[in-house]
Order: sequence, then structure tokens, then C-alpha cells
Amino acid sequence: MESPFPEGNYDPALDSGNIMEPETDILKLDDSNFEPDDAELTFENEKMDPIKDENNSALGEEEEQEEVELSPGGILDEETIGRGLSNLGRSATGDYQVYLDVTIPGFSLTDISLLVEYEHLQKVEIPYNDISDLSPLGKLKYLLILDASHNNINKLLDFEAPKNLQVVNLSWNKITQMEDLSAHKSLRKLILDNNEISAIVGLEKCKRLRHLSLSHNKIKKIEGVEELPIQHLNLSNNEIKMIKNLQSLKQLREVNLSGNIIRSLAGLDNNALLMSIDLEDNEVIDIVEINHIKNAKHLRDLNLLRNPIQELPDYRLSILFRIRRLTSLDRRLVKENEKVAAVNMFDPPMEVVAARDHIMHVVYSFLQPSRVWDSTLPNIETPYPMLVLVGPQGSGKKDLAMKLVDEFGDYFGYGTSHTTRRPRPDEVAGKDYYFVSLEKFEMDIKMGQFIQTYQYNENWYGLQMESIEIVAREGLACVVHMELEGVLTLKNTYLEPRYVLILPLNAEDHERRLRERGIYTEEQIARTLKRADMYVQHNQEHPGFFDMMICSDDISEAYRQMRRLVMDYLGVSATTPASTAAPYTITDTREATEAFPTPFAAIPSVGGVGSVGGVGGVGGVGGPASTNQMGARTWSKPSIPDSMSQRGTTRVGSGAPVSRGIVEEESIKRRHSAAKDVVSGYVPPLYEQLLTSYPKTAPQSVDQQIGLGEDAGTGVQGSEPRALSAPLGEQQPTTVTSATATTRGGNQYQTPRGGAAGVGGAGAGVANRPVSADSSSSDASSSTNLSDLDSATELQQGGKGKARGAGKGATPTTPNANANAGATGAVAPTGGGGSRGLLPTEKVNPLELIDEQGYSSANSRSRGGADTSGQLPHPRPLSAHRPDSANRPGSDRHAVLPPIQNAA
Ligand SMILES: Nc1ncnc2c1ncn2[C@@H]1O[C@H](COP(=O)(O)OP(=O)(O)OP(=O)(O)O)[C@@H](O)[C@H]1O
Repeated sequence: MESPFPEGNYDPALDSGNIMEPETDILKLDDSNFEPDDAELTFENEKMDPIKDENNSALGEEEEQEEVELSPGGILDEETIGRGLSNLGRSATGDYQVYLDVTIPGFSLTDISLLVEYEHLQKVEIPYNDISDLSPLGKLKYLLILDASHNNINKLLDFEAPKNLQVVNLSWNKITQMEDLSAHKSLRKLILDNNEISAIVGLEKCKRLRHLSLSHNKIKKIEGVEELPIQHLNLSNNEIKMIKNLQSLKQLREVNLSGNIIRSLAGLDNNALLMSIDLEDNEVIDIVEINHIKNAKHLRDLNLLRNPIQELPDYRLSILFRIRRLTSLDRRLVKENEKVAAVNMFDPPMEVVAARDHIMHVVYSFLQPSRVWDSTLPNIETPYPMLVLVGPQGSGKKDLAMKLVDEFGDYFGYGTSHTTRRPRPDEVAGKDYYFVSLEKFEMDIKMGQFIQTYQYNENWYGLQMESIEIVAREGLACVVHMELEGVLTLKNTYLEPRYVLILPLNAEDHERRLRERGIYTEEQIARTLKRADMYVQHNQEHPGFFDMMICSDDISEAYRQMRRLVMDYLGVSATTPASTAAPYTITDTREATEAFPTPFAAIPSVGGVGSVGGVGGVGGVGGPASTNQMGARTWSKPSIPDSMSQRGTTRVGSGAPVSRGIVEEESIKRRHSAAKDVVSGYVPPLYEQLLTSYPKTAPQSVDQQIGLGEDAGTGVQGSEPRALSAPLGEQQPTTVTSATATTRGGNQYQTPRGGAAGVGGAGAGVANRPVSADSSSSDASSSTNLSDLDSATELQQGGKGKARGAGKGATPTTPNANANAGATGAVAPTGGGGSRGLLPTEKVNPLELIDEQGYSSANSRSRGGADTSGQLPHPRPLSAHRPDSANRPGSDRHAVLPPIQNAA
């Protein structure tokens, strides 16, 4: 059979669909967008055609001699056609050379009958005439493209259908109704803009129609397009109220419905390939409407200009939060930082929430009169000792904290948090919590009392500076418990507590324990269990975030581990079982700990630890009068002049001389050495003094920590490391806890690997201190892993042949162990526990208060961003600037705070 398209003449672009593809401007409202490719062909060819050029120049010469009237009376004549012909090619039969295109615009033509004699034409462009009858085109059986826009046509394609007619532009005519176009089966693109059409009909059989434009008509309903392969649909400037019948348009990519009266985006839910939606100038009012286009995974361009929705506060960020893949919104390019701002506004990562919480408390406390806090008295080297038990609800951290304080009352005091939740029957106000009303809680925030707050299960919790102070004034270290989010805030403050993660081992046991309490709803239980997984994940992804971890389902076992941990730190050993009274006595651990002063041994004498510049003295007041030697080893209130100790002794309360603690000794040594330097003429520069190395506070204490020296599940030694975080090459081949015991195979929480877990146990190396009887026992349900980078660092650097104490510094062993959610950007798990509701107070931007109160940014600078208490600026360099501090376990803080002076 003979092909209608002679080889070489057929435009493959038409067949390939290219002609449909690039119409990015199809959504514009005027007709200037019609077939740029066609238009180009028309006019370009006219210019380029050499034959035509010749004719033109010849004509030009003739014209100079006499003006020829073209198509007089609107009747197309040969002369006009001759001038409009272009694109010389082969006839369909292949026998002749013929012109394939004709372009005759703006001749006021009314009669185009003569075109029938040009049967080989494939493209006819006759816009801007007065044509009302297109029937002669019925004879052009090879016609592919027709542009008869801007004429007087009132009947749609009212001529014998050329078999292959693919593109038709009849915009700007007088068509009032659509006809049955089933004869035009090849139709791919139909443009009927600016007519008077009130209903879409007759397209059912146009199974190749990809592009339909009916803008500026009188259409009230979207109909008659179902099941068509339409990719580009322009129904702008009609009278459409609802988006209907588009669900079946699975190919739909661009839809222009601007200039209608649409309120809802319902009806676009199933068009998964949508890339561009133009709804400018409609009546969309509600932000939830955006949910209807959430499934459009390819959506990049959305226009909602001139809709009431624009009036919503934070409109743009709300949209960007809901559809983060947009690259253009309301004809404006979307910038990266807008997307980050959107996430931070509507679903801030935990770190951002914590940073904001911190900023709020810093600013409010800053507005209060300055005050010197006992727990923060100037001391370059030693932070106030604090122990924070972190973990999900039902992990038993509160009980552990209480028990610890009960047993080690000479060392620890309980830092009582405030809460807006109601007290439970067994709770004692002021002991378990300070139970306050929301109003009081808010007031306290405004008064700058809190260092940290967090909303959990619709209740607010917060730790006040005064709660710590009460303990610090007693010369005790402070123990608190809180959720992870609280820790994130705390890590932004100047406090440098030790963080112990308390994690239930078995999810089922955990759930059972929660249920047994009978105080939680199903929803709360589910959330808590989910959060337990979040803790595990956080520990894995943030190695060193927690200093140590205790995994146990048995509270007494967990306590036994913590007790041991604490005793190791304190340098005491048990002489009697933990349950009995007075269970501990001082042993001389000096030798073992001298190289690794314990955190709570570092506690002593805030003023006394050989402060650079000679501040303070040796020893302190010695805290609470103690009947045993531990009194001398506890952190004490700042030293006062007359408490300056005699050589080798520290006076406790009554003035009775007691043995000096290790840190006092260290302090003296350092002072001696400083004195020597001075005598020998060497004075270290100030910055060196300030950056002087941070004391090592968390010792590697035993070579076989509980749960580390053996397989926690089986008691078998030397099995696979549970938290293989230390370079094994440097370790003694002991003691890593098997991961199997703590892997949550279906119902067990996965053991954090590369996180806090793992120290030392294996830590092996550190000082072969005697291990108390219970320390080596294996335990099937629990394990402890300590982390201590300080010790590890010291061991490594000291090069005294000691093995490195594993721990945090460790190379993460899981692929994602280094992943860091970062302060902004990615959406971190929100934790579920907190509903992140704002305190009413948070509606105020506390930063603005700075100026209101007349504080200068210089003031705020001098105080430093991390100072929550409004106390005197103290000489200790901010941790962020202290290289050592940055390496301390638990000190992996992020610089998330904007400089206050900028914000103000
Ligand atoms: N200041 C604080 N900041 C953040 N979280 C806190 C704070 N104080 C307490 N929390 C935590 O809030 C959670 C809810 O405490 P609450 O005492 O109401 O519950 P609970 O069921 O008794 O919890 P748990 O069994 O863990 O003690 C606990 O995980 C608790 O540790």
C-alpha cells in the first residue's frame, strides 16, 4: 500500500509526539503560545526559503513598478498562495516536488476555495483572516497541521476529516459548541481558546489527544475528557467550580485551571504524574486542600497566586512544608533555605527544638538580675558534677536516681524537676517533682528560672537552676533524670553532666512494666515503646552522646550496675552488699586513679582545683561534714579564704584535718609547677592558660566492667563485642559484651553499637584495679558499658603502655553510626513523646526582649551564648572553644545557637 507520506517529507516530529512536548507555555492565557514550533516554521521558512527569497526579490522589483492587490475581496488567489508557499518537498506519491506548507496570515480572506488545488499541502496556516468556512480543507488529504485562529469560524472542524490531521488551532473564533470529532482520530493537539464553548463534548474517540486547551470559554464543568491520554490540559478562565472527572487522566502532567472559581483541590488526588498546577486567581482558602496534591510525586510547580489562601500566616512556608519537592511556588523559585525554614517551623528536628528552648531560657535568665551560682563559680577546669539518667518512660531511671541518692547521700543530691502534670498518689511534692500549674510554669520561664523545659505527653517538665543549686549548696553532685529532648537542651548549656542511658532490654518486658503501672493509655504505651527504639537509634547514630549505658529489665540489676559504676568513679569499693547499710568504704585508689581522676573525684573543691591564675586554693570546705573520708572527696562549696588548707590536709566543716583528695593533690602539683615556671621566668600566655588541658574526669576504672567482661547473655567470655568501639589492637583481649544478648530479635531492643556502649569494659587496659566480687559476674539480662574518652585519650597520649579504654571515641561499627541528624535540615525523629506544643510563653520571641530591656548586644556577648544563669561572666572558656572539651564523652554538642547579638 502506498504511504501517504513520501519519504523525506513526513515530519517525524509530529509522529514522535515532539510537537506536543515542549509546550511549556501552553498554560499562558493568550494565543501567542500556539505551536511555537509551527510558528517558527511558518515565519522562519518564509525567510529562509531561497526560492521564496528569489520570488520576493523579484516581486519586490515588480512591486516597485506597480502595486499588486492580493486576494481582492477576501477571495484567495494564486498570487497570494504563491507568496505563502514554503517548504519544498516531495509529493505524497513521491512523483513531484511540491510545497508542503502555506502561510497566509492577515489577508482578510473569506474564501479559501483555491486551496483545494494544492492537495499536497501538509501544513496550512491561515490566521487573522475572516474565514468562516473551512470546507475546502476537506480536500487536503495530507493535511497534518492547521492554524485557523483569529477567524470567524463557528463550526468546529466542519469539513471532511483529513486522515492524519494532528494539530488544530481554532482559537479566537466564534465556536459556540464542540462537535463530534470522532472522525479526527489522529488529533493530538486541539486548541480552542477564546471561543464561546460551554461544554466539552465530542472528544471520546480522540484516543491520541494529548493536549487540550479551552481557555477563555464558558465551560462550567470538567467533563468529556475521561480516559483520554491528555498530558496538558488548559481550562483557564472558564467558570469551573469544582475539579471533577480528572481522576482517570493518568497521563496528566500539566493542568491550568487559573481564573476559575475553584475552592478545593479535591479531584487531583489521583493524578500522580502531575508536574505543574496553575490555580492562580481562584478561591482556594484552606491549607488542608494541599493534602489533595500530596501524592503528586513529580509536582514541581504550583501557582496559587490571587487565592485567599495567600492571606494565611506563614502561607508560603506552610505550602513548602507540605510539598517539599516544589521548585517553583507562585511563579517564584523556591530556595533551599526556605525549605529548611519550613521544616524548622512545622516539624523542627529535636536539635532545633532544643536550641530554641535553650535560647529562650538564656534570654529570660539574662533579663534577670545577675546572680552567682554555687554550681557555676569560676573554675576553668572543673565543671559542676552532674549525673543525668536518660531513657524512655518505664526504664526505671527515676527509681535509680532516688536509690543512688539514698545510698550515696554524701555524694549525690536529687535535682528535682518541675512539672505541670498532676501528682500521683505515691508521689511527694518537692521530692519527686515540684508540681506546679501551667501558669506558674510559664511564669517561672519568664523569670528565667529554667535551664531546660520539655513537653511530654501534654505535660511540661523542666529543670530549674535553683533545683541544681539546692544540691550544689550542699556540696553534692546533682542527679537528675529526663528524656532525650531535655538532654539535647542541656547539652547546649555550660553544664557538662555525665549522661547515662538507661534502656530496657526487652520490649515485651518494658511493655509489661508500663502496663502494670496502670497509669498510661494505650497510645502512651505505644509511643513510649517507639521512643525506646528512638533511643537505641540515637545512641547508634551519635557515638559518644551518652557517656555510658545500662541495659536491663531488672531494676535491682540495673542499680547494681550503676552502683558499681559510681563506686568505681568515686574510688570506693564495696565491703558489704549494696542492700545493706553503709555499704562502702574508701579504699586507697589513688594510685590507680591518679592518672585518671574520677569525675566525682574531680568534684572536690571547685575553687581549689589549681585554678589557672591562682584562683582558689586547695580543697574546699569539704561539703557536708562527713564521718568518713569521703567527705574530703566530695565536691564542695567554693572555697573561702580561711578554708585554704594546710599543706597536705583539707579541713572539713569543723576544721578537723582529713586526708587530701586526689584532685587536691593534683591541684597542688599544678600550682607548684606554675610557681616553678614563674620562678624560672616562664609565664604561659593567657590563652594557653585558658585552654589548658581539661582534667580527665571519667576514669577507666576496672578492667572488667559488669557486663563487659563476659557475654551478657550467656556469661561466656570473649564473644563478639557488643559495642565494638575501641581499636581492639590496643586492647587486652578481654571483655566485650556479646551483642546477641542485647539484640532485639523481634522483641529485644537492639544493642546500640558504636554509641555509648562499649567502653571500657573492655577498656581493658586501664589500670588493673581490683574488681569487686560482683563486678565480674555475668548477667543474662543486662550489661553495662562505660564510655570514657578522656581516659582513652590520656591513655593514648600518655603512652604509658596502658591500653586504651575503648569507649566513645571509638570507631563506630555500624554503617550509620556516624550519621548525624544535624541541627537543621533533615527532619529528625520528633520523638513522638512530646507533642511539641508551644508554651504560651514561646509565642513571645524572647530575643526581642533584649532590646526592649535596653540590653546591648555587647552585654550579651560578654555573657556568652551558653550561659543560662545570668551569672557573672566567668573566665572559663566556652566548651566549644576548648579542644579537650569537644572530645569529652557526652560533649558532642553542636553549635546550633545563632549569636545572640545578631538575633537581637
Ligand atoms: N526536666 C525534664 N526534662 C525532660 N524530661 C523530663 C524532665 N523531668 C522528667 N522528665 C521525663 O519525663 C518523662 C515523664 O515523667 P513522669 O514522671 O511523668 O513519667 P513516669 O511514667 O513516672 O516516667 P519514668 O518511669 O521514666 O520515671 C520521664 O521520662 C521523665 O524522666
